Amino acid sequence: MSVSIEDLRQRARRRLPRTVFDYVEGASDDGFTTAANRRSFERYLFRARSLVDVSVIDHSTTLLGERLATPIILGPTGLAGLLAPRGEELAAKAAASRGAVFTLSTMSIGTIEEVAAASSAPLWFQLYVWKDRGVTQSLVERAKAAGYRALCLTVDVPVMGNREQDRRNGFTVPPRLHFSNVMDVLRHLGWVLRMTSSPRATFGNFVDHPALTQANAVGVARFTNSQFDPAVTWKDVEWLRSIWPGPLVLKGISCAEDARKAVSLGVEALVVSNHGGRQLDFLPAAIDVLPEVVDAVEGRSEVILDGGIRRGSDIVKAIALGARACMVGRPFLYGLAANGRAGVERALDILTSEVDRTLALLGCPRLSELDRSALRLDAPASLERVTTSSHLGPHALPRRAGGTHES
Ligand SMILES: Cc1cc2nc3c(=O)[nH]c(=O)nc-3n(C[C@H](O)[C@H](O)[C@H](O)COP(=O)(O)O)c2cc1C
Ligand SMILES: CCCCC(=O)C(=O)O
Repeated sequence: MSVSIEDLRQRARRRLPRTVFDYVEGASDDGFTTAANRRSFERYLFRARSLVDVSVIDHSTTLLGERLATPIILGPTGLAGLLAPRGEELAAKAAASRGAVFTLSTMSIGTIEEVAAASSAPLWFQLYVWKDRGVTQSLVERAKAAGYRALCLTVDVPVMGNREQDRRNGFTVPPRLHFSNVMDVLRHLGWVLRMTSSPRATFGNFVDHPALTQANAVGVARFTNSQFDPAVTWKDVEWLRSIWPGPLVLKGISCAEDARKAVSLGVEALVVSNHGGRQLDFLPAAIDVLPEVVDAVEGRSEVILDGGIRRGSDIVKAIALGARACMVGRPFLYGLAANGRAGVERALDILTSEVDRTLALLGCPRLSELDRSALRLDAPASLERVTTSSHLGPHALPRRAGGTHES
């Protein structure tokens, strides 16, 4: 039985062909930021209060004017439908069963309409702006027509990050068999058999796109770099404002200046994110950027933290630092690969029960009442916990004996 997100990760690793698992794990360049996203949570220790009645725990939150049963949002992840047939639909159904928001990526396998029809979860649509603004506008209109509640523009992919493992693996969409991965694919025949029931193995929203129909298979970076517009600016945010009637969310904010600019344009929510360390390497950990952004927006926009969450205690720390909710990427993908819809529900349940236990032990029964007084920001180095590298993943950095993370 999987009792932690790490357990789900191990199961996902066993069940997926190496090239697909590597795509999920994918970090850019040296993997510094991916590792920092995890490691930096260890710098924030708790200040617990005792003798508080914690018999009833409330982990609900409000976001974009809606009361949400959980502060956990399933973040946008391209190609989730390669982890399980109809993967996006399964994850969106799991989100609905737990009252969580599901964010559909532009680059999903399942289409905007299929996912909306499959799930009653609050749905957000994540947008990448295509050079062809006609394509972009039609994505926005389809999301509107299908009832998505918020438009989440990702702002940290002017070009694709350097995912070296995907390049070594020759990872393509659809995934192709070649000499170097034939043994690996044969060892994962269960996945191959399961995927035969998938309606497709390419980007569902663009099945008729010439670049996809003319080629056998496309490299992800090559395809996205040829279609995504590297010239997107704040002007496009204003344009999206004019064609999207609902709330607008910007995902990938990593400094106060951009946060203030977004607020001045009336953006309703910001996602402090470094894309799980898949884009610009050597951005700081998302949790370390969060206070800067929270302080800059001064409550004029809601702030969401994304990146490195593997424990409920990570969520509690982010909320204490001023986030309204947290997005998770890999944690729910591990669940999806491990056991489909039930695996995503397991990932959500693990994190939620960890949030509840943490709140009880912290002496703060209401998530919405957390503030920075729940944390010690001056954690002495002697209290540093030594984390196993498997917990941090393949990009764990060596620790310096006796030093703090900053030294
Ligand atoms: C396999 C994978 C695909 C992703 N695809 C997208 C995407 O299409 N659009 C997007 O805005 N972010 C995408 N992301 C980034 C996630 O939304 C999120 O920022 C990141 O996974 C958070 O870090 P975590 O995995 O540590 O939770 C992707 C992440 C992963 C792992
Ligand atoms: C599959 C297209 C890009 C998805 C993405 O943004 C990522 O892999 O991080």
